[in-house]
Parts: sequence; C-alpha cells; structure tokens
Amino acid sequence: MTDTNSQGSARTTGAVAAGLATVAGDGTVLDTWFPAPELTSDPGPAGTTRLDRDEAVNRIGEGAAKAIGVDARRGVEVVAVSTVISSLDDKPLDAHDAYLRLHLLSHRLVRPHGQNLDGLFGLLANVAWTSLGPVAVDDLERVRLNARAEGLHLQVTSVDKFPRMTDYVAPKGVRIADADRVRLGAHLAAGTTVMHEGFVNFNAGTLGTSMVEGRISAGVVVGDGSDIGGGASTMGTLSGGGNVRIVIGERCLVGAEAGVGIALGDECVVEAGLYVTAGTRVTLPDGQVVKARELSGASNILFRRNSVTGTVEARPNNAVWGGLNEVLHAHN
Ligand SMILES: CC(C)(COP(=O)(O)OP(=O)(O)OC[C@H]1O[C@@H](n2cnc3c(N)ncnc32)[C@H](O)[C@@H]1OP(=O)(O)O)[C@@H](O)C(=O)NCCC(=O)NCCSC(=O)CCC(=O)O
Ligand SMILES: O=C(O)C1=N[C@H](C(=O)O)CCC1
Ligand SMILES: [Mg+2]
Repeated sequence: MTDTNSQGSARTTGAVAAGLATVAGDGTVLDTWFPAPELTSDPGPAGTTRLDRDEAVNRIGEGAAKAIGVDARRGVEVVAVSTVISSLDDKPLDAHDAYLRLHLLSHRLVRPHGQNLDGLFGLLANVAWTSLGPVAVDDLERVRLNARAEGLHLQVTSVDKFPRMTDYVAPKGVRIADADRVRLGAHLAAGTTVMHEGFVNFNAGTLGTSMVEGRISAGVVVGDGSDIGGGASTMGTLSGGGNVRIVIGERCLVGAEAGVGIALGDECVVEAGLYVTAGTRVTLPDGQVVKARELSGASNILFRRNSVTGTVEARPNNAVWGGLNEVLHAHN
C-alpha cells in the first residue's frame, strides 16, 4: 500500500498553518503545534504573526481560547500564531517555520527530502519535554519544584531538540509500540508498524506498508513492502562521516542486526547480522570482486557473509522471504 497523500516534489509549494507556540520567559520558542497544516500554491509572505483570541478560536477551535496565556508553573506563555512558508524551497526562517516543516512531514504532506531543511538544528531550542509540556532546560529545576508544590510528579521524557511525534501528530493507519522512538518530522505511511526496537528520525520514514524493528536514520526512506529487522541499522549522514543517502527499495528485507550503508533497489535481502558498508568488498557469482557502493540501488540482490569463508557475497535473490505478514499491517 503506497501512500498517495505524500507529495514528493512539493518544492515550489508553500504552506500555511495556525498553531499554538510555547514561549519561554526569555522569548525562546520551545515548540509550535500546528494541528492542521496545509500546502498551498498561494501562501503569501513568509513569516509568523500572533493571533488574538478570536482569531485563534476561529482558526484552531474553541479550546484555543483556554489554551493560550501564561502558565506560571512552567514559566512559559502559550500564544496562538499563524505561520506562512512562501516556498518549501527556501530554508526555514525561525523555530515556528521549522516546526511547521516537521509537521508537514509527519502529516504526510511532504515526503522526506521534499523541502529545504537547511539550518534546522540551529533554529530548534534544546527543550525539556515533560508531562506538563515543554519547559526551558534552564528552568527545569524550578518547574520541578513548582510541580511538587502542587503534589505533581514532573516526568521528563527527553531533553532534545525534537519532541516525539505522537505528542503532535498521530498519522492514521500506523502502529507505534513505543512512542519515544519516533521523532516529530518522521514520515510514516499508512500500514507502517514500528516495533519497540524500531526508531524513525525526522526527514525519514516509510512510503508504504512496512515493518520497522530497526533504525531509520535521518534522511533514510524505506519503500513499500519492506521490513527492517530487529536492531538493524540504516547508516545516517548527519554524524560519523556517512555520505551515502540510504534508500531502501520495495519488498526488501534487512535482516535482524544487519546494516546498510548503500542504497538497496527492490527485492533485496541483507542477511541477519551482516553490515554492508559502501566500501565492503563483495564477491559476485562470477567471482568478480566489487565495492558494495557499485551495487548501490541495484535490485534483486541477496547479500550474505559466507559462513564458511567469511567472504561477503552478492547473489541473485532467490531467498523468498515471503514478504510482510499482512496480518501485522492490515488493521492498523
Ligand atoms: C540470508 C537469509 C535470507 C538466507 O535465507 P535463505 O532462505 O535463502 O537460505 P536458507 O534456506 O537458510 O539456505 C539456503 C542455502 O544457503 C546456505 N546458506 C545460508 N546462509 C549461508 C551463509 N551465510 N553462508 C553459507 N551458506 C549459507 C544454507 O545452508 C542452504 O544450503 P543448502 O541449499 O546447501 O541446503 C537468511 O539467513 C536471513 O538472514 N534472513 C533474515 C531474517 C531476519 O532477520 N528477519 C528479520 C526478523 S526481525 C526479528 O527477528 C526481531 C527479533 C530481534 O529483535 O532481533
Ligand atoms: O506487529 C507486531 O505486533 C509484531 N509483533 C511481533 C512480536 O511481537 O514478536 C514482531 C513483529 C511485529
Ligand atoms: Mg530457505
């Protein structure tokens, strides 16, 4: 089931959304939640403006009237905003704009790599994500005491630049066994199941039905019908020197504890426990040895480490792994 909502080449489009932003005492924007972002070809000038109470109710709903205002316990003010992105090709302007782009991904309005995210990390504050909502890291101990004073136990689920996706967007047709494992900005197509060991970073995710028991790193895209086995790794490009953008094609199986540092075409299998890096020397059926990067994007290959010789081999993929177990995806 390939997701049809996503617009892979939305680069000339803009976006508009009304949302609720949390602003710390020093003016830092901690987050912005946009419940119903929209793409538009006629967005108007880029930027964020504050909405008054009536405008907020009109654009966001009745509850917005109560949601906005000062929250003394957390030392923040919640404000209603309207954010416009003139062109998704332009880099993000500020934190509101950055949050809107993350929402566009998780709402499946834009596919990974379908918009400019240059400078994103620099625009996002490092935030304490708590059971009472976002808190400025420097205010955390004071807020903890404020909570205790009211008999509340403040839970801090993470201190990070990205919140978990499901606190902002819960896309339909998706199961996520452990919500902490999926960051806002993940793109999960209907039919995707993310098990506890799975992980999905921002600007990454699935395009169709998939079982995700391994890690989908920032920028990695997994095609329809593919399975990322338990603890499997897809090599990232943000840190550690990886520079190949990983794409997993359709109906692939990346075995448990395996890893991929090259793109896979369709119908490929990587044996459990085998990490295929771009430089791995791979023996082909005719005895020729090539670097795995030369096979990047090729279809119908089974990669395995010969358990007798230790040689990594690429063979025609005759391993009929049977495809996804439909029962695990049909009723998401
Ligand atoms: C690589 C494959 C796909 C191979 O499977 P096949 O069905 O093609 O092979 P097979 O039937 O086992 O074997 C076919 C022939 O090849 C031989 N053969 C197989 N692997 C070999 C190897 N590495 N080296 C040398 N020979 C090998 C067999 O002995 C057999 O020989 P003869 O023909 O002479 O008899 C598999 O081993 C594998 O790794 N599957 C991944 C499964 C997986 O990890 N799924 C994700 C689950 S996720 C999960 O489990 C979650 C749990 C967790 O969290 O960890
Ligand atoms: O989708 C599920 O639920 C899965 N359950 C299996 C399990 O619990 O072991 C693993 C695969 C997916
Ligand atoms: Mg077999």
